[in-house]
Amino acid sequence: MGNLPSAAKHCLSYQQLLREHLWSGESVAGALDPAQEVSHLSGLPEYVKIVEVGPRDGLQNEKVIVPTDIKIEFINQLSQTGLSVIEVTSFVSSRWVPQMADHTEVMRGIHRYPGVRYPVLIPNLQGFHHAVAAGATEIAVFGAASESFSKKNINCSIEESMGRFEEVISSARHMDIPVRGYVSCALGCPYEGSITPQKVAEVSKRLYGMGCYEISLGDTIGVGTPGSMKMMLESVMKEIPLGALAVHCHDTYGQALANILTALQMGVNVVDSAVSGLGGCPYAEGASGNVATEDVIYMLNGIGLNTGVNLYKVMEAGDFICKAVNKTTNSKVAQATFKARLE
Ligand SMILES: CC(C)(COP(=O)([O-])OP(=O)([O-])OC[C@H]1O[C@@H](n2cnc3c(N)ncnc32)[C@H](O)[C@@H]1OP(=O)([O-])[O-])[C@@H](O)C(=O)NCCC(=O)NCCSC(=O)C[C@@](C)(O)CC(=O)[O-]
Repeated sequence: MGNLPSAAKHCLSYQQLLREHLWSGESVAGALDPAQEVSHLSGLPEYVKIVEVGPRDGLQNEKVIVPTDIKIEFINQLSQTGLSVIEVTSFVSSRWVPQMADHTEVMRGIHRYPGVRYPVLIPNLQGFHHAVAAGATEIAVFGAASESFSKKNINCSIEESMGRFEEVISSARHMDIPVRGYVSCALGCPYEGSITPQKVAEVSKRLYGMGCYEISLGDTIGVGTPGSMKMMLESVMKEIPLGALAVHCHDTYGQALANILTALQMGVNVVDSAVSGLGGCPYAEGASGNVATEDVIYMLNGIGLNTGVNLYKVMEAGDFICKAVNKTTNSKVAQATFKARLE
């Protein structure tokens, strides 16, 4: 924002003032009545790393194939927002996920900005070799805490998947390629229902033990609540250092921001999100989009947490991709802002 006509600025309401600060990505602490400051929110980290998964998780479920040059432009725009990690594509079978078939072209086509990392999703050694050939310098393997989901998503049992990941991680280690690990169905499975926190902890521990530097806990179908998030994290935190955990929330039941806030209050400081709330896993029926990056940033700015990401620029990238795929944004912040602009 920051471009209101100066004549209007003198009569900015408190809400408007707040909005201006929130937009620019600055903490509002200085602008708030001290009584309303957020020091009562305990346990919050000082900095939150956002892992933008829009180009991969956000687009993988789109039925109409998005042209490669649009994906590249989208990633290039995101690279200029202050985001430090952008998951760009996946080296999976194009029979399974046709939208990601142009992974090599996307990897080769993007401009790599200094200070931004560009990980890609890898299911097996074949995907790893293709990714490295395409220039990937960071990868993520993706497992699940549910047997049925593992079967549906990557066509193997959890045990078999661990064998594949071990091969991938060991090859990556020899090439100094950092590996992130996903654990899907951390708060529920589309096929099995509840998943025990112990199972999530067990799978997470194995991936961490193999050498994943970070474990992203996925609420794949967005059924979690702050209660189940807390229980699951308590269990995982017994096995893995807090600094190596991330949360990956889908917003099917409208709980994503509350779940993220719960995780932050427990000390987690890495949050996955997708611009415009795009996305969902093609093998998780009923799953809706990821939590919107815009909404996460707005909330974090509002509680004075630094992300280094410019909300305005993220919204522009969101607007770009929504127009390109002919979708309305799922971000409440973007919806409210665009509505306000039209009024
Ligand atoms: C894992 C496979 C490949 C197994 O699929 P498969 O059919 O069991 O594979 P296979 O080893 O039997 O090989 C069959 C064919 O696939 C080929 N193949 C084998 N591997 C590859 C590869 N890497 N890239 C390209 N091709 C590959 C292989 O070469 C062969 O080709 P053919 O000889 O028949 O022509 C398949 O199940 C797959 O690609 N699954 C990916 C599903 C997916 O991408 N899901 C979405 C991502 S997960 C997610 O969104 C959740 C997350 C991460 O966001 C977190 C959360 O929200 O919870």
